[in-house]
Amino acid sequence: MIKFDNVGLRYDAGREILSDLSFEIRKQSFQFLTGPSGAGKSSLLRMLFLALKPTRGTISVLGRDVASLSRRDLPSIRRRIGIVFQDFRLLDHLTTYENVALPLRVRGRSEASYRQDVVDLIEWVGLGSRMHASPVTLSGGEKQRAAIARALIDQPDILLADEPTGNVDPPMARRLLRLFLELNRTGTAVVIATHDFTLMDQIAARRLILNESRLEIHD
Ligand SMILES: Nc1ncnc2c1ncn2[C@@H]1O[C@H](COP(=O)(O)OP(=O)(O)OP(=O)(O)O)[C@@H](O)[C@H]1O
Repeated sequence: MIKFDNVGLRYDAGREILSDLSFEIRKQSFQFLTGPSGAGKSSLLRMLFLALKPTRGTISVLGRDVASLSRRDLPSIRRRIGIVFQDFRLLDHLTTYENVALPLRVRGRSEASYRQDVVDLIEWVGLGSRMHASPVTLSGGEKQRAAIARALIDQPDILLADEPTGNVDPPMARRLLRLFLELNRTGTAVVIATHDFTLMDQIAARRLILNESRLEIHD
């Protein structure tokens, strides 16, 4: 679904922080992306989300070389990719419901066409009682789940999550992992960037390990 061939990345005139990355995120696959702090996990996620271009090599998404895409092509491809940022990026002046519905509203869908889907998804992530709360009143784990619901509302083919358990306690981290696994069972490819070995050790999943600018893959 997303394929990297000999991808390298440097910021400005600095050294190459990622070198010779060749791998594929396959349809319906589940993987962790890990490595020490500063190894380039967030940068790699940004390239997967088409928010950052590689300085060399090729990235293709759904069979199309990203370098050949025009700015007009980007929104329709990005819509197939859900992302949960490390700092959530919820809008504080909107409620949980409005935050989750936002990607659909921005697309011009009428509220009547999506209201029930938004309510169902918020209930699925366990936030039914916080539906009309402002994000400022949510706990870290609740914000995390609201951000996950927003990433999922447009039914992406792939979900990217940056440190999704960074702000929650171990029981909530296990709950979130179950949520990602269930999502994966329903057909979404999942990439979770994490330092959290306790989390990774809970399941036998593929690991993409970044270290000193290189990628090692443990299938
Ligand atoms: N916009 C930027 N401009 C210049 N350098 C950057 C930029 N973003 C990241 N870097 C550098 O690239 C390297 C990789 O950063 P990145 O945030 O991708 O790593 P990470 O593995 O996600 O780290 P962490 O686990 O601490 O979040 C670091 O050395 C960082 O300082």
